[in-house]
Amino acid sequence: MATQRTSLRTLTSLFAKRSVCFCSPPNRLSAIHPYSRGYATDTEPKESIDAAIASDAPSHLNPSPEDYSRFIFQDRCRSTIYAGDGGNGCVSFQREKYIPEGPPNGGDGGSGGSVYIQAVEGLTSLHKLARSGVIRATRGKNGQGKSKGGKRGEDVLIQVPVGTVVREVDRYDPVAEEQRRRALERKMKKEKAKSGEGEDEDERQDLDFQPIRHDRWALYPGANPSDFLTTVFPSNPPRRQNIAALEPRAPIYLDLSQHMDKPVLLAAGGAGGLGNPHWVSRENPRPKFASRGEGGKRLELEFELKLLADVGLVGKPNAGKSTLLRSLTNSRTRIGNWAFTTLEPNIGTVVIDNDKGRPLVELKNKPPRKRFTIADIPGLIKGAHLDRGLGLGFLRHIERAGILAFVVDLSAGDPVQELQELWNELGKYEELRDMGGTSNESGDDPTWDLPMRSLPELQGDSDKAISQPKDRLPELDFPANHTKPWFVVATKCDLPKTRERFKALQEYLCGVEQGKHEHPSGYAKGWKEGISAIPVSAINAENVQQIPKLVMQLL
Ligand SMILES: Nc1nc2c(ncn2[C@@H]2O[C@H](COP(=O)(O)OP(=O)(O)OP(=O)(O)O)[C@@H](O)[C@H]2O)c(=O)[nH]1
Ligand SMILES: [Mg+2]
Repeated sequence: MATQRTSLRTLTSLFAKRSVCFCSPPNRLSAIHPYSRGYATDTEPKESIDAAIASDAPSHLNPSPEDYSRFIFQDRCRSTIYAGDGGNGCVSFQREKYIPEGPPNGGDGGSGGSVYIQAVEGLTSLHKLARSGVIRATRGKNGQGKSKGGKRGEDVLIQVPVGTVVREVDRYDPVAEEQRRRALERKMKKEKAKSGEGEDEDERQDLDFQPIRHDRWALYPGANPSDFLTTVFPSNPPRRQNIAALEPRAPIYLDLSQHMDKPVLLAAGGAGGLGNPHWVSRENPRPKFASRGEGGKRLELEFELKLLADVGLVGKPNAGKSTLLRSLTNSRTRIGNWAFTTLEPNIGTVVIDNDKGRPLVELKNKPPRKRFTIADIPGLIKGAHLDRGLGLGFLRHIERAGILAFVVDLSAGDPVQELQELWNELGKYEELRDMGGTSNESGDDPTWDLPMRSLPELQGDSDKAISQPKDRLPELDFPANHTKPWFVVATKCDLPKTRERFKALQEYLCGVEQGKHEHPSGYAKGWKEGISAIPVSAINAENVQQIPKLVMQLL
C-alpha cells in the first residue's frame, strides 16, 4: 500500500505540467514498477500484464458485474400538465331560530392548485419526468355553508436539471376560450342588431336569449333541472387568480440555464367559484345559485436537456471512457473489454468542494463551483455521422456538452490519428446538421425568457400562436463543437509502448496550438487556447486528479 502511494505521488508530480508545450517526456517513468499502479516498460510482455489484470481483485475501477448499476437517462420528454380546477361556490342561507329567512351565506370555492417549475443542481436526467407523463395539480374544494370557503388545491412542483429548455407544444385555456366565446357573441349581437333595426319586438328578444350555462352555474341542492330555465342569471365573466399574472408569456419558452432558488409559476390553477352572497341584487335578494369554479389550463410541454454535462468524454469504443468516469466519480457504469459496453450516456458528478466552506480549486474572477458533471458518451466509430455504430443519437449528446474531453487509448495505435478521426466525425456531423438547416433556422430565442408580468388576455396576438398546435418543435440551437474548449486525456499509459505515442501526441498538440498543424476539426477558427494532453492510467486512478483542475480553469 505504501509503495502504491509513493508511486502515485511520483506520477502526479511528474505530470503536473500537463501543458502541450511540455514536450520532453519525464525520464523517471521507467523507474515506476510495471503494472504495479504505474507506467509499464516497453519490454514488459503484454500477456503478463493481462494476467495481472485478470488476477486483480474487483475494485471500483475494475468492477465485478454486481457492481454495475444502470443509469437511466432521458434527455427529452413530453408532459401534459393540468393546473387544478377551482372549486364551486356554495348556495346556502343562514338558518337560525326566529330568523325564518336568513341571508345567503354560501362560501366561495377554493382555487385550483398551480404548477411550478424549478431547475436544480444535482439532477442529470429527465427520466422521472418522462415516466410521470401527466402531471396534475389538484382541484380546489367546494365552498360550504356558514360562509366557509373551500380549501385550495395542492400545487405541484416540477424539478428539472439545470440546462433544461421548456417549450410549449399545445395548450387549452378554458378562461381564454370563454373570453373568446363571449367576444364572438357580443360581436354577432352587434351585427344582428345593426342589420335588424326595423324588426319587431319578438325578434329583438330572441337576440337577448342566453343559452343555459350548466358549466358556469350551480343551483341549490335539490333543485330541478327546469329551474335553470326559470332563473335569471346575472353576467358571470370568467375570472383568473391574481397569480396568473406571473405566468410566462404564451407560447412558453424557458431556458433554465441556471440553478433557481425559487420555483417559477408555469400554470396557475383555476379561480374558485363565488358563493351565493356574491350574487345578491335588488331584483334577487336571495339568489339560489352560485358560480362554478373556473377550469384549470392544460399545457403540453416539451422538456429538453440543452446542457447534458459540463464535460463530455468523446472517444472510440473501448478507449476507457467509463473507467475514467469511475475513477473521477462515484459512477457505477459498466466497464468491459469490448466495444460498445456503454450504450447510453452516463453522467457522474465530480465534487470539488469538501463541503467545509472552501472549494478545493479556487477560481480567479469566477464564482466558486462546488461540483461539475461529466458525461460518458458511447463510443464513436468511423462513419458515425452516417448513423453507423450507435449513430447520430449520441453525436447529439456531444453537442450538449460544454467542454469536450477526447479520450484516446495510447495502447491502441497512433493517438494523433485517433484524435483526428474523432474530430473528423464531429466535423462531418456538424456539416450535415448545418446542411439540414436545423441549427440556426429554429427562430428560438436562446435567452431565458423571463415570465412576463401580465395576464394572458393582455398579451396581444399570442392567442394566434397558441391555437396552432406544433407537433414537431424546431431543433434547439447549440454552440458549434469546434468553438468549445477541449483537451485530450491519453489513457492506458500503464501499458507498453505508450510513452513515445504520448510524446508524439504532445508534439502534435503543440503544433496545433502554434498554428503549425491545422486544427483537427478542419475549422481555422477552432478553439486552441492552451490545448492540454493529460496522461492517465484510469484503471489505477493515476494522474486523473489533473482533470478536475484543468476543467475548473476551462469552465
Ligand atoms: N491497462 C489499462 N486498461 C484500461 C484502462 N482504462 C480502461 N481500461 C480497460 O479498457 C477496457 C475498456 O474500458 P471501458 O471503460 O469499458 O471503455 P469505454 O471507452 O467505456 O468503452 P465503450 O463503452 O465500449 O465505448 C476495460 O477492460 C478496462 O479495464 C487503463 O488506464 N489501463
Ligand atoms: Mg463505456
